[in-house]
Amino acid sequence: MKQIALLGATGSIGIQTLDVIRLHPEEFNLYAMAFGRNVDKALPLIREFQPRLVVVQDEETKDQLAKHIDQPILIGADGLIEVSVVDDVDVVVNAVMGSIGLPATLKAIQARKVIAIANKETLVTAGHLVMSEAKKYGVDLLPVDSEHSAIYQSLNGESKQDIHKLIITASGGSFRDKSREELVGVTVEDALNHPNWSMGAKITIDSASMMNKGLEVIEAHWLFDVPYDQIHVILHKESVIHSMVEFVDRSVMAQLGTPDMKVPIQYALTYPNRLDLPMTKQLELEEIATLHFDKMDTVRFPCLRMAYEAGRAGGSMTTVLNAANEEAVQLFLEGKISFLEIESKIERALEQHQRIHNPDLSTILSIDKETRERVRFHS
Ligand SMILES: NC(=O)C1=CN([C@@H]2O[C@H](COP(=O)(O)OP(=O)(O)OC[C@H]3O[C@@H](n4cnc5c(N)ncnc54)[C@H](OP(=O)(O)O)[C@@H]3O)[C@@H](O)[C@H]2O)C=CC1
Ligand SMILES: CC(=O)[C@@H](O)[C@H](O)COP(=O)(O)O
Ligand SMILES: [Mn+2]
Repeated sequence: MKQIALLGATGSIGIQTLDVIRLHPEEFNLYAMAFGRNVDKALPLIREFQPRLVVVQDEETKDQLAKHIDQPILIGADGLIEVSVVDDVDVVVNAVMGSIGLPATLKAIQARKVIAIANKETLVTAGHLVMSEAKKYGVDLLPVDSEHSAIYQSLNGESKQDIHKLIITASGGSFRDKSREELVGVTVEDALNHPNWSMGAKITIDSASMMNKGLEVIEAHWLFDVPYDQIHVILHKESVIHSMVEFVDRSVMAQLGTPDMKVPIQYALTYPNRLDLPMTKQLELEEIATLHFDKMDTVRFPCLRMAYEAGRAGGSMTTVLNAANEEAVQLFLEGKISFLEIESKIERALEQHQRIHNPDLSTILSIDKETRERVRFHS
């Protein structure tokens, strides 16, 4: 029985992780769960799964929750760390949104936990720290992000030196059929209308701006130790091929399936084995009949260009890219800026930053904070 600490239990990935745990009670037990402030969503889950420990974002949420449950309630980033290093926990599923997940990931690695990582912002913010700790402690990071799970599965039994390139597929997001001119005046509601996936708000906006693919390129660079020149992105509007690996002999391995995050979530939890997943729709290629592929246009999607540039520059540039994006997306969701201002704010934050080579954790955390403040209040 694997004991699981689930960070981000009330989110899109969190809820689907609980679906998987519920499906295999003989395999998995929810030992601890963390969420932000959504007590209404969390309470029935706590009652159903009876985790030993609960983490919330702040004191106020703790007071609200404490009236209803008997479990100890921990708070904030320290709480995320505490539940990630408990001796009895085997697997930490990091499904929080944002770089808030970074310190707990590092501590979980140091405690030699298996890490199922959905939280791509952590790898973009400080991939060099996460991967060097993972190497030092001999810990495998099991990707939950669908593209990275596809690449991980395609690399099963292969040698790293045989990789010619990684091919990451992009649906194109909510605005894939719009020109840049047509993006002026698009609404939050329009942007949240993803054609293929039902996900949390932030990642859905990232898909629409193509920053999600940019973050995924950087995530792939760190997870698979592949240079940026060997990571390609193509448009594939059906989201059936979740990503591919081309090898030196030109053979291409791909992983396919209906768009359902329970598949990569469960794979990360059962790796290297597989279990039945009966509620997921089977892929019926005869019904789909045709799959489409298009070249990616980085003039149409400047967020992808900025992500490649930040990734290639390295050091603290990707910390700034991520923090500026998180804050700008939040401002857009709050109705304070337009959709196109997301990318201009990120561009400005990158231009204003003086790159720091190989930043340590405290430098990363202060760059993250300063960038958010600059994007929110000064640009
Ligand atoms: N959704 C998807 O299909 C995919 C998501 N991902 C990645 O997975 C991660 C999660 O995405 P998603 O599930 O969509 O996001 P959601 O916004 O749906 O969920 C985020 C979760 O994090 C919690 N949370 C937010 N802030 C804090 C905090 N300070 N302390 C503790 N918990 C916090 C939220 O709690 P509360 O509900 O209380 O706010 C919620 O449980 C992201 O990094 C995303 O990029 C990757 C691939 C696919
Ligand atoms: C489900 C998943 O992994 C998301 O990251 C998804 O890839 C978003 O779709 P696009 O970014 O391709 O629109
Ligand atoms: Mn993805």
